[in-house]
Amino acid sequence: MSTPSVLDSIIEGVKADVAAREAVVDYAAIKAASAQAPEPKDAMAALRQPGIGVIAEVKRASPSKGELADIPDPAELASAYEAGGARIISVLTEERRFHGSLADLDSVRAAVNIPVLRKDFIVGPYQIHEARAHGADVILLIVAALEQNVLAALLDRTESLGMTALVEVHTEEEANRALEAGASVVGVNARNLKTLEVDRDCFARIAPGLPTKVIRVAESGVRGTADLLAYAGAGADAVLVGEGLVTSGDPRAAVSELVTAGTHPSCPKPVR
Ligand SMILES: O=C(O)c1ccccc1NCC(=O)[C@H](O)[C@H](O)COP(=O)(O)O
Repeated sequence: MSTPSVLDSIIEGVKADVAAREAVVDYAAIKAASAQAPEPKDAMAALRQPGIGVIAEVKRASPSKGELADIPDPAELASAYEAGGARIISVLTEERRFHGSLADLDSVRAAVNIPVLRKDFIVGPYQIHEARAHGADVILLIVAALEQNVLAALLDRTESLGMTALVEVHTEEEANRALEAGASVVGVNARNLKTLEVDRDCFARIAPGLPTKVIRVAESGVRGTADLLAYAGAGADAVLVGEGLVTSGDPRAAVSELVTAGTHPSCPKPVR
């Protein structure tokens, strides 16, 4: 038997955690709670604004780096990101490997007025209703973690709740699957979730094959403006940044520097 990949072992833990939460709040109850949540914010509109958008991530730890930053108050961090000009706040809610939580999502939701992404390893509709019930406007769907029929069903469920799905890919084949499922926003993750290797050229290989109407997000590996500009040159509408911001020491200034570079007239623009 082959050794499970990092992604496989994360998913195994996530499934156990979802089952434990569902034993406390069942599917009917979480569905009812999601229907009571305030209307989702329009993430597509946020991503369509001119310039390269910054999706700023609340990321405490990661499988590749371990503990990244002490974040005593995720609301304060998210407010700093918003003040720096972030378009969307991403909140990692996976507990075992990223040390995130739904409590982090709640704090961030209460603190900012821009759309919030629940970044987790979604395996079923329960987590989508849970995300909505906790105020998320966007969720992540990872193609490598989902069978095609499940991916398509989860995308439909997300949109039926008025939310946006960021559909994450790492290969051309996964990009084709994302499009076949009907993705409007595709995130190309430079990080291979099975090996944890980061390959920033991945975006430039995949993005040109996406239809122009699809919003393209470059995920992972942005450590400064040079990386943002390289992704912009390859056609990114937005970049998703975690480690570079939480380890910066001044998250507001770090976001603002990226936003300034991404909205400067000299910054390459996506071809539409
Ligand atoms: O960050 C990891 O080590 C990781 C490992 C396995 C699955 C997912 C992982 N990260 C999630 C992300 O994709 C990133 O948090 C996100 O794209 C930001 O990346 P970075 O700016 O490089 O922190």
